[in-house]
Amino acid sequence: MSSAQPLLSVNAVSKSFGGLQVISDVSFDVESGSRIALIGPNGAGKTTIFNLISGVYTPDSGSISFDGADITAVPSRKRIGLGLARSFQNIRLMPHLSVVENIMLGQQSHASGPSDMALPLFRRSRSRREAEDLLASMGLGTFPGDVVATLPYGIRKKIEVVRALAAKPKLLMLDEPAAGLNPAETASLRDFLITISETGTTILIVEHDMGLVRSLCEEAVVLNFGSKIYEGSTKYVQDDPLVLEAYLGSRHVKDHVVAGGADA
Ligand SMILES: Nc1ncnc2c1ncn2[C@@H]1O[C@H](COP(=O)(O)OP(=O)(O)OP(=O)(O)O)[C@@H](O)[C@H]1O
Repeated sequence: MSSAQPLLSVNAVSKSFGGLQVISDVSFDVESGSRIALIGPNGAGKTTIFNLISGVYTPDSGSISFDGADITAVPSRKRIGLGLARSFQNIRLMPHLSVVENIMLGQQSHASGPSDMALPLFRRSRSRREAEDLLASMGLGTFPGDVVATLPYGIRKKIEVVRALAAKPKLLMLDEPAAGLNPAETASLRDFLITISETGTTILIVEHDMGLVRSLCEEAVVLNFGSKIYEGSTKYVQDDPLVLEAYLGSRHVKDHVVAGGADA
């Protein structure tokens, strides 16, 4: 990939379900090394865009390029191998497994085929070591043996992010990672994500907490009713008339956009 090329390009993508147009002609780029927020009122189409980028859905029209290649027709599983990882809106860790075992599952999602999945013993111990090293490097080294279900929610959210990182992604997509966190946990998650970004991982985040969005991301793309209504600095997003209008009537205008949200 040439350095001038964005890491991810969403090009004039549209998607409808049962005749209902959910995404209309949306385009945006994500530059390598950046931290970009995808925001908008409830039902604006943010998760659908994530599903299109990660390959859960195929666009009706338009295309998606990643790392210099057109991935529009690439199956979801292969996109992980190309360097595109995602964590979900609701935690999908295996609660009965240990932290390190959950991270090892993230490593396996990066595996290229069946022979990688059936790990022989020596590879399993190497995977375990790598998972423990990754946890330690992210400041979670004291938790590897703990069963996930016993850990505080804020820690589990970080483990969910680390599990996505185990696939060694170029682009990390996070869907509402701060949902359910208190302000202190949100601030800690933000610092955690900045550390990850500083190691070179590009971050695309769907998030309602504007305090977190402003303090984490330089730029935002705003959707409303499936169309892009703003693309630019997070500094000015709350002053944009179209953005204000989009949030009008939603509780988020009061809680987050106009009031500016609780700064994390
Ligand atoms: N598989 C589907 N079938 C039918 N409609 C869908 C499907 N997926 C999403 N939609 C509709 O598309 C619209 C956008 O949904 P989406 O979940 O992408 O919004 P969102 O911006 O992520 O919302 P939220 O902030 O509430 O998570 C909604 O009206 C939703 O009902």
